[in-house]
Amino acid sequence: MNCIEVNNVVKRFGNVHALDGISFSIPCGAKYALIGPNGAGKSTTLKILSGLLTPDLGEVKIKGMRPNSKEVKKILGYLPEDAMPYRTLTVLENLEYIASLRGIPNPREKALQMINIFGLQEYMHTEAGKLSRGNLQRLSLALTIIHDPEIILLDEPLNYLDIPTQELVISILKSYILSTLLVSTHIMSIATRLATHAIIINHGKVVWVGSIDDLKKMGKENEPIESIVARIMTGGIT
Ligand SMILES: Nc1ncnc2c1ncn2[C@@H]1O[C@H](COP(=O)(O)OP(=O)(O)OP(=O)(O)O)[C@@H](O)[C@H]1O
Repeated sequence: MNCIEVNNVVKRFGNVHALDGISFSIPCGAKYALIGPNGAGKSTTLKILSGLLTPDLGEVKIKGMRPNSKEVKKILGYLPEDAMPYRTLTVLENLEYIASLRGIPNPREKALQMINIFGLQEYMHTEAGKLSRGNLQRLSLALTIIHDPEIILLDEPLNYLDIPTQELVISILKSYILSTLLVSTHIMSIATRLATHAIIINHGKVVWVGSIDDLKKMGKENEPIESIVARIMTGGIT
């Protein structure tokens, strides 16, 4: 069964064709990277999948349901590119508040658990608005997955994180074995660590879909994966 279905989606902003008839599907439990250069349409795709934007044309289904339905909101976790938790609430208050809204049985306990997992103990009583960009990203990630979502959509999740924190976040995300993951990035090492499959988009269109192993096989001898992807994006491989 596919947990994510995108069929011929078009999204325009004025004269800009952000998405120009994009289609792909992701089986439940699969881990996919959404790869593309700046302005390719990655964030727009994730916003549509999370129900934040509606397509001008085409159809999007999450487990067969509309993205902005109540049922989908319960099972979906979405990290926007520049996520902003409640600035005047502390780290603990943000997590506890979202845990309560999500109907998690013991919100304080869950909030403390997420603080431990993401190494935020030192900042638990700091207001979100006063956190460094990296710690804000840790909090945003914790808020995204606090309800153990079945479908996880992440827009550039490792932005702003130092190397040890990137490793921590990768290991946390890898523990969500059963969840369906779609992670947008233009950094191939992140894609290869978090995903088994890639959807490459450019100018709002899918230009390649397949397994990352197959992507690597398309390279010439010792060719870095970045170079293979660059050739696909510029039309050198189809
Ligand atoms: N709210 C908006 N108003 C106008 N144009 C927009 C808006 N959002 C996105 N766009 C345009 O749509 C296109 C796709 O943008 P999008 O943010 O989806 O790309 P992206 O692949 O996520 O890029 P990046 O890697 O730079 O974050 C771009 O040309 C962008 O300028």
